[in-house]
Amino acid sequence: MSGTHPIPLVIATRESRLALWQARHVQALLQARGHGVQLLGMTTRGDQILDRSLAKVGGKGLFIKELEAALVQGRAQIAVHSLKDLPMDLPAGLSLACVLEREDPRDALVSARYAGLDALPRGARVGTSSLRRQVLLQALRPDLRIEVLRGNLDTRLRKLDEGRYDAIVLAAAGLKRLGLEARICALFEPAAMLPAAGQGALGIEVRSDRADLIAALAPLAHQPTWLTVAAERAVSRAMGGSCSTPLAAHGVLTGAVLRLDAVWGEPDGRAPLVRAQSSAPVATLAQAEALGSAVARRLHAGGARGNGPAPDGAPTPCPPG
Ligand SMILES: NCc1[nH]cc(CCC(=O)O)c1CC(=O)O
Repeated sequence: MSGTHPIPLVIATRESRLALWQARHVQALLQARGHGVQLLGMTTRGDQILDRSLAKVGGKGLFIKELEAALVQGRAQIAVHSLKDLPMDLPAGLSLACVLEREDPRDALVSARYAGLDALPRGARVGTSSLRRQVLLQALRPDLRIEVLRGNLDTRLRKLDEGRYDAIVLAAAGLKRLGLEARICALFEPAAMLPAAGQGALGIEVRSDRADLIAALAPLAHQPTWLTVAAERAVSRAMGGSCSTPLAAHGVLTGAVLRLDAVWGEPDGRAPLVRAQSSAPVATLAQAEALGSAVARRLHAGGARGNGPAPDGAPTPCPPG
């Protein structure tokens, strides 16, 4: 096949509104470059498990295994992921081809009645299932009652609207992508609530043997985002990051210098939070990952007891939005 020939592509995607938005976003970027792109909608095991704690169900990549099988079998060539939900290590034969420009990485407070965290009355019920958000909220406002909130973005908003919570916390990125920005009452600055590694960034997964495809995707990459999230993900990897460990990692690239912050907490939220920070000039993914490892070492030195990388490199998957 000639090098100028456009590559016909299929994107495997989950069928939540956010997953479809993300797949269509990549579809449009590729179509603008002359590629024919179709979507293949799929239901994953994770989508079917709505009643049990995901940490208990466990299993590697509950929300992405079916998508990855479609890549391996050649039924699709591309899978688009929120990097926050993508395990640190991909299965053999699959690669992260590129990382797209980051949307707002901050967390957002959504409420029908209260303008922000400070406006919440004592003992207010706040919905989130993220252990990171739970321990960071509790550190800011020990009086709040944190309650479980699961489901995709629309489900979570519906549960708020039904009056089950005084407020809920969601990623600003998902709300903005779905045109729901007007529902944001307040944004948490990273200094107050440090975002999860990769929050707000999308990654494209492909088969490692498709060098032609990886070359075709290269123009979609946003290098500053890629360097930043590589450092954040290196912290998660070193701490054995999973949904059962409260961990935040957030980088800010200013010029060539990446400042990386991380927070680690005990799962039960009782011990004080451990914070670590470091900055370095970063020009390559290897340098970004080295900064991430250095910050993880500082977390350990500060008393964090990470598990280290899981033996099979498979952290418990976080429920995607
Ligand atoms: N774990 C859920 C999840 N995974 C990705 C997003 C959307 C934001 C993003 O792409 O980082 C969300 C929703 C949320 O956390 O509120």
